[in-house]
Amino acid sequence: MVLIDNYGRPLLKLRIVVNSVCNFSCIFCHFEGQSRLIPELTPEDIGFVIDAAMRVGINDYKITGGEPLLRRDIVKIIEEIAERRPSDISLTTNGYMLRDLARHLSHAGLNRLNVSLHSLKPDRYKYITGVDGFENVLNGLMEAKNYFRRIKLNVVLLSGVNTDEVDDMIDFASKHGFDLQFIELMPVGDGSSIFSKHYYNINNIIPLLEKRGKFIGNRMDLHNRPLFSIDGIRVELIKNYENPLFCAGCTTMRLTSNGQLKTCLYKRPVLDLWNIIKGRNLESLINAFKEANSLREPNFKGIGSRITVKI
Ligand SMILES: Nc1nc2c(ncn2[C@@H]2O[C@H](COP(=O)(O)OP(=O)(O)OP(=O)(O)O)[C@@H](O)[C@H]2O)c(=O)[nH]1
Ligand SMILES: C[S@@+](CC[C@H](N)C(=O)[O-])C[C@H]1O[C@@H](n2cnc3c(N)ncnc32)[C@H](O)[C@@H]1O
Ligand code: SF4
Ligand code: SF4
Repeated sequence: MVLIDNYGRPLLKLRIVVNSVCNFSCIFCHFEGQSRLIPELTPEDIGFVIDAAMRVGINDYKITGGEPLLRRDIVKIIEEIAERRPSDISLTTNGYMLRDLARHLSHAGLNRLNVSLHSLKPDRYKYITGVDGFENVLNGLMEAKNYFRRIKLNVVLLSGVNTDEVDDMIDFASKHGFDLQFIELMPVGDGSSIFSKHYYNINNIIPLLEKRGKFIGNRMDLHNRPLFSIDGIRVELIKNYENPLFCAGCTTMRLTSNGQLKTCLYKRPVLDLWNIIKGRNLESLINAFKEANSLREPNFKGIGSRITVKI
């Protein structure tokens, strides 16, 4: 069983926001569109959510935050999800604490990692993240390579800050066998206040990507993201702003750290599941997923927004 929304989009994935705190203060942080300093579900609560989510066909789980590695029980959270044997469990991190945790995350059943690395220049890195942490993250990445076959680097491109590093980023990622994604700045959270100053249309880098490698198609399981093959790695474009094609391929929903379902990064939560989760009411939780799915709607709409996405 897979839930399909009113726009023909299947619900395949869940982004689980496990906390609302962070050790960084990136100039653009959208904090997954949730409030800060809110209560957190326990690992067992999250396991219970997976029981219901699996029953409605969600098989792919992304752990994010805040900074998920700040949770002392992050390994237990992964174990709880892995126990249910979904097809994929991944985690997105700023990488600062990765060196000590990589081995434990892998042993707990995490399949792959996305690590944010917005610049290869330590000074710029500090300007963007507010932390002098470049070397730490690099060490974390090198350690993680020993345990994860699939690591993807996240780079938010910011006009006037790091757009001249696209070539260097590809070289760095290729040298280490990391995949890479270039992300367009979103006007959400702190991203709104710097949007007019730092927004950069990510389509601008397509000629460079085509020159260095080749376009290999769109990612049908998520946002129709364009994919390029360059120097042995996969480079992905996250062109999220004012892009109806991106939203037409949206196959995901967010669970906030305090147990609310958000159907879209830009919208307020549609359902509060806290009591249902704490009461371990499986049927109600399954019904809540179905109801939330019926409320899903593309944020950026175009002529093709009601076309069924092929999976
Ligand atoms: N607008 C929008 N942005 C998203 C959505 N999902 C992820 N993103 C953004 O995409 C960027 C990369 O997110 P990640 O957490 O690394 O995960 P991902 O690339 O979506 O997922 P995988 O490819 O499965 O690893 C971040 O800037 C996210 O905010 C979405 O549904 N809508
Ligand atoms: C909110 S962070 C949470 C995980 C972790 N703290 C990290 O930074 O990787 C998830 C991803 O969203 C990206 N991100 C945050 N704010 C953004 C914005 N306004 N526009 C685009 N991407 C953003 C981050 O760079 C990161 O790759
Ligand atoms: S983007 Fe990630 S690392 Fe940066 S402030 Fe937000 S949650 Fe923290
Ligand atoms: S519908 Fe919302 S959550 Fe989905 S891709 Fe569009 S902006 Fe992102």
